[in-house]
Amino acid sequence: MTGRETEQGGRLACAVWGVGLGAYFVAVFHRSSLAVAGLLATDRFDIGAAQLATFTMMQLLVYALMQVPVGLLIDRFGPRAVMLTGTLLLTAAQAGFALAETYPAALVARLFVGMGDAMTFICLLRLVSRWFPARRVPLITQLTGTLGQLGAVVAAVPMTFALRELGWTGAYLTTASLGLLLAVGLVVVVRDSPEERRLTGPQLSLTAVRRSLSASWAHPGNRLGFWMHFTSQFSATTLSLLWGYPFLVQGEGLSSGTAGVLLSLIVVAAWYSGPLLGYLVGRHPWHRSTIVITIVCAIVVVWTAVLAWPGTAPLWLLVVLTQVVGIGGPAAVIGFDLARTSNPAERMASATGIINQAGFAASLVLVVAVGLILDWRTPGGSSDYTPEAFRWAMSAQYVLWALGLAQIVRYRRRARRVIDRAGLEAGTTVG
Ligand SMILES: N[C@@H](Cc1c[nH]cn1)C(=O)NCC(=O)O
Repeated sequence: MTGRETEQGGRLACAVWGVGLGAYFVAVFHRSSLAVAGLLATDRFDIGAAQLATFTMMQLLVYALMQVPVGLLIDRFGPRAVMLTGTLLLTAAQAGFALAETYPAALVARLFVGMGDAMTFICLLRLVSRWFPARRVPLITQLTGTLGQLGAVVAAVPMTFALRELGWTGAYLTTASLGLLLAVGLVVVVRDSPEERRLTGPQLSLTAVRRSLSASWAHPGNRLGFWMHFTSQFSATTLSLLWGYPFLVQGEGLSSGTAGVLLSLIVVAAWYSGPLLGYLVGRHPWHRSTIVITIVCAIVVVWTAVLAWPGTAPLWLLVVLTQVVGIGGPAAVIGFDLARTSNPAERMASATGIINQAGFAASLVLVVAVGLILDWRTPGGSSDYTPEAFRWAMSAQYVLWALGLAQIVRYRRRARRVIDRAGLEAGTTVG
């Protein structure tokens, strides 16, 4: 292979990124593919709303728990090997979900979907940081998140069509087979770095793992990234994966069609804000936390207006809500840039895993808290939740925002003390 082909940011870099992006797109597709199959799932497995929600909670839990182990595996075996394993696992898990006929079998399949999904995004970030010049990494990282999220949109419309035309087993088996194509692409095209097809790190001993994780956790840059990810994305994830639809229909009195459109607008916000934030972070890396604090404050202000509005909030305000909440997804991605500039290469993936678990752990806490508060504020164990019950339940977010913002302010001060501003702005700070 010539030097020109293997240079950072060249044609091969784009090909590696393209195949990795395909794998992430399919992972997001599988992650979201249950959203439109909820009614079919309740019939097929003879389950109620709580058991259906358990699928989502299980996926979030496994995804969050897997982040650190996956990061360590990437540092040890390289992103290509881990991504290939994740893609094959996702394919097998979706095939298992297609064939499952009982609720426990489906739950186990969903658990493995969460596991395969967890192995995709941080591998791709590791490839991006090796294949692209430092200055372009924030933008490419944001484009990765933005384009990958399209998988959620495709999971809505074509999946509804596939379920209608092919039935449960046919639709899930067909979409699972996409993974086989991607596995071939990963084997043939992806290399861990421009220099090496396979880049491995030192063997994983308990002492080495403990030392590496403690070093990452001790660095205030990683802690800042963790809290940035924690604080920015839980609102969007909770609305998109579970509570958005009931909140808009039962809490805000919208029709199901309008609620569906508003939920899609959350993804639209990520499309335009992701590249813009990537560009801003590339040009002003010193102000990464300021950008995130501003976005989180905007989310808090708009949610407060919606929750404080007498009666139901006007449609225009709910549209604004989808936009600020949607920008939270790309804002969380800024946290990964802290991992890039706060760790040596051999610790980068595990540090990214630590950061990536934050937003998903916060989302899981919120998903459960909203469910518990709704049940508490609704008499007689009914699921006819009132607007008042939703006001209480959605207010649980203030606890997470307060904690997250306080930690961002705290670690931003500490991180700024140890980060070399000139090196960061010149693009030379790594680790
Ligand atoms: N914040 C998200 C990704 C994102 C980008 N734009 C909107 N959302 C994130 O952390 N992603 C990890 C993943 O596995 O999707």
